[in-house]
Amino acid sequence: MNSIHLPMVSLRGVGKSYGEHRVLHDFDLDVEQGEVVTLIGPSGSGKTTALRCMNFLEEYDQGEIRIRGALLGYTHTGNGQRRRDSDRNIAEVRAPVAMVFQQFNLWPHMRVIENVTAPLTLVKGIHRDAARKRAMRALERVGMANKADAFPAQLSGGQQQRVGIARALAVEPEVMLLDEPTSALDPELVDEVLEVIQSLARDGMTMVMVTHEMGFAAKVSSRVVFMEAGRIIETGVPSRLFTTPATDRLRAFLRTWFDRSRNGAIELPTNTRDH
Ligand SMILES: Nc1ncnc2c1ncn2[C@@H]1O[C@H](COP(=O)(O)OP(=O)(O)OP(=O)(O)O)[C@@H](O)[C@H]1O
Repeated sequence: MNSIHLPMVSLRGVGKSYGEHRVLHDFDLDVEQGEVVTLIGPSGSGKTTALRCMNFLEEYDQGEIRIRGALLGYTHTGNGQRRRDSDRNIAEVRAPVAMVFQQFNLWPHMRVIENVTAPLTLVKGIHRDAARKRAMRALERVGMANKADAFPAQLSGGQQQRVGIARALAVEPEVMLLDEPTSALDPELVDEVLEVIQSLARDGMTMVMVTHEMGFAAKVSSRVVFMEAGRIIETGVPSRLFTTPATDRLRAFLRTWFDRSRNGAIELPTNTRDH
């Protein structure tokens, strides 16, 4: 039996401008089920914008983004025209997508368990008891079940981000978008969050992540996308991309990163060395 192959997330010719300033040009990317794709590149190169377009937190103005084949954000109306979808249609198309934010975005007046339950009851319309069970499972997954009754201010930044990840996991997404999930953390709190993300990757969670942690990108990614000035310059498996960059621009970017990084060793995962 033939089945049509649909990538989890697919971007074709995606462009995005803020006024006169074009920040994404002709962006093409397919993310397959179980892949971890990381976006790297200099500050301002459009990584976060590309990620936010993938769940329509930012409206793209050119090209197409599809989630499991469904066009995100727009409906074609013929003659090459399209109109913005209703919020309800947009929510439906992006239902398989969950996002983890740099600044955690937890509600300070709610306990941890309520922070994780609220999107399920309020957005997904799941009954409170079922939502709490799912929320507890997600908190267990990130090792935070014992803090379910704490308030965010009682937690370290690393713990708050693990709750942020649990909140995304609780909606049982098919793909997670992570926007610099460790860059708001003190250095000693980074590893606990990276370990959670790595264990999700091992379990086959599909992820697209913006990160400045090159060592981590090398360790966890199936594919790395190097961006500059809103364009994809180079894409590849980490073992190739980090060791033999094909472009001068990536070489220069990595050299700068090595120079700045105090412990700049990139440890390559053994399972991608042969690619
Ligand atoms: N809401 C906005 N309004 C206007 N310009 C914006 C907005 N958001 C981002 N930009 C601009 O778009 C460009 C890309 O920004 P973006 O945050 O996507 O880059 P980035 O690669 O994620 O950067 P960083 O690594 O510093 O987070 C930048 O020039 C930025 O100033």
